[in-house]
Amino acid sequence: MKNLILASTSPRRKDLLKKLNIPFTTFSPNVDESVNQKLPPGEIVIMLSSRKANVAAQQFPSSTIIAADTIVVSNEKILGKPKSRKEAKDMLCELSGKRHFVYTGVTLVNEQHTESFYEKTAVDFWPLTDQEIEKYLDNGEPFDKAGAYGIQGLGSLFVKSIQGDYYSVVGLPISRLFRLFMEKRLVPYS
Ligand SMILES: Cc1cn([C@H]2C[C@H](O)[C@@H](COP(=O)(O)OP(=O)(O)OP(=O)(O)O)O2)c(=O)[nH]c1=O
Repeated sequence: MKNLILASTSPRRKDLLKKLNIPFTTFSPNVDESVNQKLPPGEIVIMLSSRKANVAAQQFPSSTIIAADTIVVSNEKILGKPKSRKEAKDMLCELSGKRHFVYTGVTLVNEQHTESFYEKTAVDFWPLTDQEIEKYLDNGEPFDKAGAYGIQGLGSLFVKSIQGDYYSVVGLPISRLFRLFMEKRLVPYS
């Protein structure tokens, strides 16, 4: 297997990729994440994960690169990472008491392959009180996460149910990625 690089600054993605038990290094992809918000969400996350992967591939052409992107979609509104406390509060109010969808796109690039896929997970939130939201904002957890919550952290207390891949919500659909690695014979399990 070629040298594997995770093109991501996300500590969660790093922890999840460790589950594959393959050595890898990380690279911080500096990409413009602006995108036409009218595109279907699956296309958006594939486009953004491809941008991240391609930046890394230009720098490390003989490596295998993995990159991902996660967005939250509620009532057709796309929620990325909040830029302020107000934006985070607006996002949590939007998600309160409703179902939303988390999309994570993944791109794998090396000299032989360019492969992308996305996972869509439905998440139902309990109705949230203003006090709960303010306390959560004080904790600081929302600010580096799409939709202003972390299902793996205190945000778990807001989640009534989920349908789909939990790890995709955290930022990397690891079982589907593992299957792609096997299909492309990038891991020695196949
Ligand atoms: C909904 C949700 C998102 N997230 C995270 C996953 C992603 O890291 C982040 C969405 O932002 P992304 O732009 O997908 O990723 P990132 O900026 O953290 O990292 P990089 O682009 O360098 O790979 O939100 C959680 O950790 N838990 C959650 O429950």
